[in-house]
Amino acid sequence: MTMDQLKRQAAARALEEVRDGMQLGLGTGSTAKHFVELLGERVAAGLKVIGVPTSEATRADAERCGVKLTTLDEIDHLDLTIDGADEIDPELNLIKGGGGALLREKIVAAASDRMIVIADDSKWVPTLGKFPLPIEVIPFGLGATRRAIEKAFAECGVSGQMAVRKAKGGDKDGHVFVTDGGHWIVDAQLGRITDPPGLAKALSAIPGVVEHGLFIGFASSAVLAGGGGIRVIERRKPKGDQE
Ligand SMILES: O=C[C@H](O)[C@H](O)[C@H](O)COP(=O)(O)O
Repeated sequence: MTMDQLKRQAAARALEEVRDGMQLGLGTGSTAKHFVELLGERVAAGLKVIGVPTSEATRADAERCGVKLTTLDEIDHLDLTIDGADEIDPELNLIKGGGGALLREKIVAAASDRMIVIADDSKWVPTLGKFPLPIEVIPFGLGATRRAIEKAFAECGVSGQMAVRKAKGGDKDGHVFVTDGGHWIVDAQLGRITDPPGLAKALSAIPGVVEHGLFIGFASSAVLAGGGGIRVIERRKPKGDQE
């Protein structure tokens, strides 16, 4: 089975949790895109749901698939968010933001009663950090922000190269990647993050950091699709112990 088929399987399993009338957070990325497409098929068959997209890309996909959309200004909570991840550890701490949507993804996840993470099982890791940690920053004063990030890394016992993300593809190739919120992303190659909650807290305290890709305490469960089938891992701690 290809990686893409595994992603679709995980998306299909998460779709079983969707009920008529739900207000849904719609994630971003190649796995979340499968979910939106499958949701669109259910909507065409009569399912009534409304979604809040976590990126302009997901907005376009949802519109194409006929999924009705709203905003967090128009509704006061979400029942369920389904989103992908770049890494998932056994505590269901996540690294997200490989596609640059971490800020809206975290706002939507925080507004949601439950979050199901969907992924192929290559995303399951014993310790976060092999995937470069995305940190969304304000371009103004970036030098100072980078120095503050380095200090936070040292205090949390990690270190590694940082690079401002470049756009890929089309005529934007080589230019700085700009998020949907108009910010930049610094990717940090940390290798091994031994204290994800501590690092999340330290990064959140830096003024030039808009958001970071550590999602601590957000995921209620993870649906992992692999060669041997689908595994559903439930979170042990209650939602609320999040950064
Ligand atoms: O910013 C992007 C998101 O956090 C994605 O959910 C994450 O990068 C996983 O994407 P994919 O499903 O394409 O691996």
